[in-house]
Amino acid sequence: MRIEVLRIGQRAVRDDRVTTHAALVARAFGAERIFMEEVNPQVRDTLADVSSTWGGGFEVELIDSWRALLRSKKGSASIVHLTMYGETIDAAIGSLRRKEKILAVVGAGKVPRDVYELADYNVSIGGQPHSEISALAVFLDRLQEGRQLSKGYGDARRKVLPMRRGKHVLEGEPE
Ligand SMILES: C[S@@+](CC[C@H](N)C(=O)[O-])C[C@H]1O[C@@H](n2cnc3c(N)ncnc32)[C@H](O)[C@@H]1O
Repeated sequence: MRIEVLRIGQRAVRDDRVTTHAALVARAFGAERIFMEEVNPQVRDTLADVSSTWGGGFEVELIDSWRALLRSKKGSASIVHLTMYGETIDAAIGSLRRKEKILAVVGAGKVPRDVYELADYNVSIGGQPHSEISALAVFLDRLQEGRQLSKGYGDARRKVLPMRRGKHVLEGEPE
């Protein structure tokens, strides 16, 4: 399955940290790309640094129009808009796991009405308001049933050796 993420909007108060974390979650939870508009280009540099150290080819793509992106993806990927108003994750996840391509859409704040129409699925992660970071993490985890957590990257320069206490990081050249 190939997964991409679209984050719509950016709050008036600069929320570079939240934006960076949405991108980090997308990367760490198995997406190959995140599309965003109007964000500080430094977010892209941060993610490039993370990928250069920890591996993988994750991309941050800055776009001019999320509507144009959604229209271009319509039909080639299943567009899954995460919203507290949608059908439950439990109802939707069975059919979503059978898809080849998923575009997960999250908002930074209130999302325009037409996103609900352009989406193939509007899916809730519970009926309470929380955040795009948590919604994305839970959705990607449910979608892949946790498999993304054991994914490794052959080009990583640094790897964590899991242990009950302490920290062990393997440093070296990519394999
Ligand atoms: C700060 S919330 C915005 C909440 C706002 N009340 C709204 O109109 O959607 C930012 C994003 O988090 C995601 N989100 C928040 N709670 C969610 C939930 N219970 N289920 C799915 N996604 C959620 C949605 O993608 C939302 O656009």
